[in-house]
Amino acid sequence: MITFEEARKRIDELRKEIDYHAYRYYVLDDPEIPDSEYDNLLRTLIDLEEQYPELKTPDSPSIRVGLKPVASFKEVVHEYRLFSLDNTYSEEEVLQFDRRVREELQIEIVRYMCELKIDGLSISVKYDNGLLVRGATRGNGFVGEDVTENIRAIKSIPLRLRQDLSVEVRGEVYLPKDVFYEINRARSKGELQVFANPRNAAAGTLRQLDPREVAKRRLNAFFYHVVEPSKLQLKSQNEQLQFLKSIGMRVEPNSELAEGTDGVIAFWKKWSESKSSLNYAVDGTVVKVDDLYAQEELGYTTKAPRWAIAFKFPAEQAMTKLIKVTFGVGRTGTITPVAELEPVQLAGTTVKRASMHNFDFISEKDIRLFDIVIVQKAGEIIPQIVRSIPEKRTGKEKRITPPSRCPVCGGEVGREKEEDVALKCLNPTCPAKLSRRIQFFCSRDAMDIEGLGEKLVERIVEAGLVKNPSDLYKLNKDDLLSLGEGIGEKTASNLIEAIQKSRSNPLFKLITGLGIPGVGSKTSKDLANYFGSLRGLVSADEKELRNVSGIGEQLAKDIKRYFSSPEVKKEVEELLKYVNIKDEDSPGSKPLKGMKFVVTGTLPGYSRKEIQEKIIKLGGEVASSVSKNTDFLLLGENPGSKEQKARDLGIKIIDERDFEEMIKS
Ligand SMILES: NC(=O)c1ccc[n+]([C@@H]2O[C@H](COP(=O)([O-])OP(=O)(O)OC[C@H]3O[C@@H](n4cnc5c(N)ncnc54)[C@H](O)[C@@H]3O)[C@@H](O)[C@H]2O)c1
Ligand SMILES: [Zn+2]
Repeated sequence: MITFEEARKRIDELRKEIDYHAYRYYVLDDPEIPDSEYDNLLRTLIDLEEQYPELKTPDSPSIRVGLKPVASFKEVVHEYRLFSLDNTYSEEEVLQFDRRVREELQIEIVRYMCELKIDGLSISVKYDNGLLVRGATRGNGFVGEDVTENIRAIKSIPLRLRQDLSVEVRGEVYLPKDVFYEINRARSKGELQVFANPRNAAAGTLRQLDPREVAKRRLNAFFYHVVEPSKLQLKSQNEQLQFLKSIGMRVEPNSELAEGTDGVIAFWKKWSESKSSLNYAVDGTVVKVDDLYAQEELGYTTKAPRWAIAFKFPAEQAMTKLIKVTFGVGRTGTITPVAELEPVQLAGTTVKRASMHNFDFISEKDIRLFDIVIVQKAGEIIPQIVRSIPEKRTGKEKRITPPSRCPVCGGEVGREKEEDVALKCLNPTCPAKLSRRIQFFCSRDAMDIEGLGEKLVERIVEAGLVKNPSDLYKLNKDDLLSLGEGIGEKTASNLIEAIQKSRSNPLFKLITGLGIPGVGSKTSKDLANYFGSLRGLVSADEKELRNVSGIGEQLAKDIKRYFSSPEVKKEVEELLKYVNIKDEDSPGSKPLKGMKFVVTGTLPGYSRKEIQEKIIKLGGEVASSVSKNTDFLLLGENPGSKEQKARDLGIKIIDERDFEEMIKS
């Protein structure tokens, strides 16, 4: 046992550490450590607080559910609180839980509903007379965020129930695994930070301010709880699930009833082995006392129900040796440490490399070369180093120092801003950066130059043919032919044609292509819409930038800083010589300025993407759902429910022909 003073100190440290990670997890959706590590910290704190109850305080993270997120949405005060779940990784504690339940209820054997624990985020959805009226996040359990518009963008959540009931239901929003992989692939290409696991991706998506983005991300949901079930004569958790199905809510199909703990443990074992067959991440099972009267009798702690426990799956971790650290260089010059490992089996695959995040992580965790380390596959994705095991050191380990020179160009290395975590190659002409930048410029979301793939761009850059994106427009056929192997007459002329074609792309694609840090294609669209010209954007001050929807103080600063660099200014002028962007400033070219459109059904003349780009190019805006702010509903064949909604709200409905007329005049 440790002394009171030691305990006080340790508790204090633990709370600080836990608060920090809770903030990263609940507010930023960007955790630094795996859940199992967090659970460990919390468990240590709870144990200490139990030993020294006088050190327990009401603000301890041990008795708090979640955190209230930053207010980007309207607040919702939950009429019925949303709870967390006590969790465990051990069979022994499940048996203990069962013992407590049996004692409390004075019965021999308890019937449990075993459900899979979906690794998403809780939501509460309210229906009034069968109509969806509100969707909210859990937040801290008392106050959440109003995410109704985003909930409506999730196609499997019915806007109208199969019965005209007034009811509040609860469940979990999640991102399907395949979508998650896709998003992370795209993000790592665009050098955005990848999501640590599907839960973070789902949370980040649901708390997007733009429902269109939500619709694109294909979120989905399962429901498992009805508020005030007794009003609906429901007597068990099982009946609740059946009821949810009957009113049209999606219910996870693998739940099972178990009499006593044998079945509970068997269910957990079965799914800890076969969970990877599901297209959603599950991090454990939830064991619930089935009988609702019994639930009521058992009641709640300050934080969680006494009638349920989350029985989590063991984290997928393995131990191995760190044999080498290599450094990668990205588009903006960020240098990332990568761990090369002695190959180890982990969750059915062989792992040889793992992410070490950044250099701060390495020094904070004191990870050394040749250390024995723990690797983890969080959410079944990119393996990450969790920590090292200092007890296993032999004395041959070496501290890992960040490179003082860029591993590719040998240029100087440093931090751009003092508070930056990322270490960057500061050489503006670094070929690694250059290749990534040009690759990005040519990519689908940016200038979309067909045929200019990553490998080819690297060859062009290595041959010294291109030093800036604008140089692409100066290339001629002979330049390309000079690359030799694999580039014939035909390929060369196709490439030149594709490059030339990109000159008349819409403005937002050019803005995306610049690769301004923090500015993806969505923000580029907003910027293009607002400024209407590249020159306008370049000369905008911070205040004006902040007027653009979705641009906050920090991003405005970053954009301003980006454009104040002399090299960037020069490159912009150079680009403007070649690109022939029609939407440069003349007012006549923006006939749809300020108009808000919603598109429904199939249009004969445009794909969904084409029509969106067209509307945006002409100054209009596109939303995914009809609201009273919509100006026009553009109606195609086989429209959905949006048509009725638009009629109800008295919104002007036009077809493709009307639209063509509008943009002609
Ligand atoms: N990595 C980090 O830094 C970090 C930081 C904070 C929290 N966390 C993690 O967050 C979790 C704690 O957060 P929490 O309080 O939201 O608890 P939780 O997510 O572990 O469990 C409660 C939640 O489970 C969900 N759930 C999924 N399926 C369910 C089902 N079938 N029935 C009932 N509920 C179901 C509900 O949303 C419920 O709110 C822990 O797992 C912890 O590891 C991690
Ligand atoms: Zn470099």
